[in-house]
Parts: sequence; structure tokens; C-alpha cells
Amino acid sequence: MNDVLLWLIPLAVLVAGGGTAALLVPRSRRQRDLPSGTVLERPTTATGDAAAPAPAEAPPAAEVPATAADVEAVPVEQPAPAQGRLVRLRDRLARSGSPLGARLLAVLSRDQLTEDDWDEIEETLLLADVGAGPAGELVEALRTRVRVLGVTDTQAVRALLREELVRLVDPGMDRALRTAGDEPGQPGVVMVVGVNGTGKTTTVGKLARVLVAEDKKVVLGAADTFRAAAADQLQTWGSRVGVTTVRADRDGADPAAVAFDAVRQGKADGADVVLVDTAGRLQNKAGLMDELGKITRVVTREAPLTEVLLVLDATTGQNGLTQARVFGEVAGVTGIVLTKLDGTAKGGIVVAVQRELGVPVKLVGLGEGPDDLAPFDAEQFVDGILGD
Ligand SMILES: Nc1nc2c(ncn2[C@@H]2O[C@H](COP(=O)(O)OP(=O)(O)OP(=O)(O)O)[C@@H](O)[C@H]2O)c(=O)[nH]1
Repeated sequence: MNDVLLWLIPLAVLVAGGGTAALLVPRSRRQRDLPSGTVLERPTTATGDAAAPAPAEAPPAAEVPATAADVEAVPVEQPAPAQGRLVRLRDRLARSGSPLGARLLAVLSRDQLTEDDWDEIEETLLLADVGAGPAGELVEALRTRVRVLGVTDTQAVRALLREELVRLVDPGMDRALRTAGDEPGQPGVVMVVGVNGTGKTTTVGKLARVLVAEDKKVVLGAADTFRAAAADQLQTWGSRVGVTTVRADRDGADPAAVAFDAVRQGKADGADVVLVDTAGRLQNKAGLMDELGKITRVVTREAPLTEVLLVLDATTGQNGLTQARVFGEVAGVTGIVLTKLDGTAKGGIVVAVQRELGVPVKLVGLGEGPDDLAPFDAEQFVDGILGD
């Protein structure tokens, strides 16, 4: 009876897995034959808790037997290039209520600007989440220039407002995405952090498309193991552009283990960039610090993080700033992605968050479409909010 069982158990496992021999092949061998858009699952041992052993101490990915590899047969798309996308902002903002620029220009086009008018401008800036400091600075600078230059003509006032807004958004900041590895043969590693629902997974998917459009080889790491659907969501984004997704084989697995595997996979594949999606629940600062700290430490053993992008929802105003503060302290943020800019008339958050963290907005989300992610540019952004 025992002998029969010994034969039946592996047989049942093979049948349940579709009978494929790939189930028993170590990842390193299997991967050479993988089609693009592949999903790699890794059985993870540790849990997300900080006390768990670092996954780098677990068996390296190449020696771990792979489990199911459900490759979705989706047609591979050719994503659109990212340049020039920010011009869409104007249309999107026009549809999102009364944009900041229109409200400012309505006041500035009044005949004689009174004290009340300047107060109204400051209030408008505050309502658009620019923040008290920058709003005061802009009003002072604009007021002085209007007075000194004796400008009354609406077009000239508009030009001054544009200059002052561009200055506030700071065109001098380095907004280049660091997606190249530090050494030859090493991928760039971009970790994406932020609270639930801000658009992290969507941003990773859209960013993968941007990079694929630039002919870069990308690997995705689904280290958001907290939300059940996040890995599926990411995998779908990856499959659409022929990009491999490394994910855990169960929910709640150790995110650091998945991130580590993704980077190792990226190296093995000769990828240019590995994008790591995280859960980053804001349960408490210590927990967040443990989770992101552990991912960073573990990933760095394979390749250093070249970019840590904080995803913020532009519609959340002051709340977003509080999140930015916490993530800025725990995650070593190097760039900001402001999503849902299409759904708010409050573009001022760009200024406030850059001031808060001292790091630039590098990308903006302009909608739910796959190519609705644009590289940020101070002048184009201001033109977008000022409208025609
Ligand atoms: N309008 C608009 N919607 C967006 C944008 N970016 C993301 N979204 C939407 O925001 C919602 C949440 O996005 P996700 O990518 O799932 O957010 P997440 O941060 O990964 O969420 P968790 O996995 O729960 O942490 C989705 O419905 C997205 O389509 C954007 O730029 N504009």
C-alpha cells in the first residue's frame, strides 16, 4: 500500500500541474526557453514580518524548483513613445473642473488689482495645494513685478504669471529616471513605493511600457504580496508588452524574497531594468520601515537600487503630503510620480511635494489608459495648467 502511495502522489502532482515537465526544472534552465511575457512563480519561505530571515539566505532562485508558469497568450503590443505626452494634460485638466491657471488669470485680468485681488490669488493657490510658503512667494514676486514694470496688459500679466509658476515648479531639478545599472551586466533597479490605491501597480505597468518603447529589456517584480490581485494585475501589464513578471506562489509571501528573485532574474536575463512593485501599507512607520528596509537590503545584495519612486495620488492633497513625509523618511525616495493629475484641478501639489521632500516629480499619471504616464517637465506642466 505504501509503495502504491509513493507512486500516486508525484503522479497526482504532475497531473494537477498539467503534466508538464517544466514543473520540475530549475528556473535557471527553464528560463532560457521562456517566451516573453512569462510569469515566474517562486515558493517563498519567509513571511513579510521583519523578524523573518532575509531571503538572500534562503536557497538562491536558480536552485528553487519552479511551480506553475501560466503564460497568458496575449498579443504583444508596441507601446507609444513617452515624449510629448504631457501636452495631453491641458485637455485632461480642462475636463476636471476649473483649472488653477484659469482661476488665476480670471483675477489677474481685472483692471486695477487691489489688495483683495492679491489675497484672492493667494487663496486660489492655497486651494490648489501649492502650500503656504510657495503661494506667498509667488504672490510677492508677481506683485512686485507687476508694480515695478507697470504691467496692465492681460497677456503681459499672463507671461509674468507663467514665469513665476515655472520658477516655483523649478525647471532646474534633475528629472531624469535612473534606469541604468551602475556596472556593466547589472540592471537598473527601480523600486516603486506608496500607499494602497495611489496607482503603484498601474504606474509600474505603464513605466514598463515606456521602457519597452525605448527598446529596453524589462523584468517586473510583483513584491506587492499583500493584495491578492496585485500580482495578477502586474502580470497582465507585463504580458501585454512581452515582459517577464516574477511573483510569489502565494499571497502574503515575503516581498523581499520576490524583489530579490526579480533582480536575480533580471541579471540572468540580461535585463536593462527591473521594476519592483511593493505593497507599502502605511500601517505604521516602523512596519513600513522594516518592510521597505528589508527589500532594499536584500535587493542590494544583487544590484543597488538606482531609483526609488514614490507614487502619490494628486487628488489627496494634504493627505498625500503626510504620506510623502513618512515615505521620504523611511524609503530614501529619489523621485515622485504624481498620479491622477487628470482628475484634479489642484496641480499645485507638484510644488508642495517637491518642497516637502526636496526631490523632483519625475513622472505624472494622466489617466487610466496604458500610455497615460508622462515624463514631467516644468514648462509644459505650467502651460498645461494655464491652458490657452
Ligand atoms: N484617472 C487616473 N486613474 C489612475 C491613474 N493611475 C492609476 N489610476 C487608477 O487608480 C486605481 C488604483 O491603481 P493601482 O495601480 O491598483 O494602485 P496601487 O497603489 O497599486 O494599489 P494597491 O495594490 O492596493 O497598493 C486604478 O483604478 C487605476 O486605474 C491616473 O493617472 N489617472
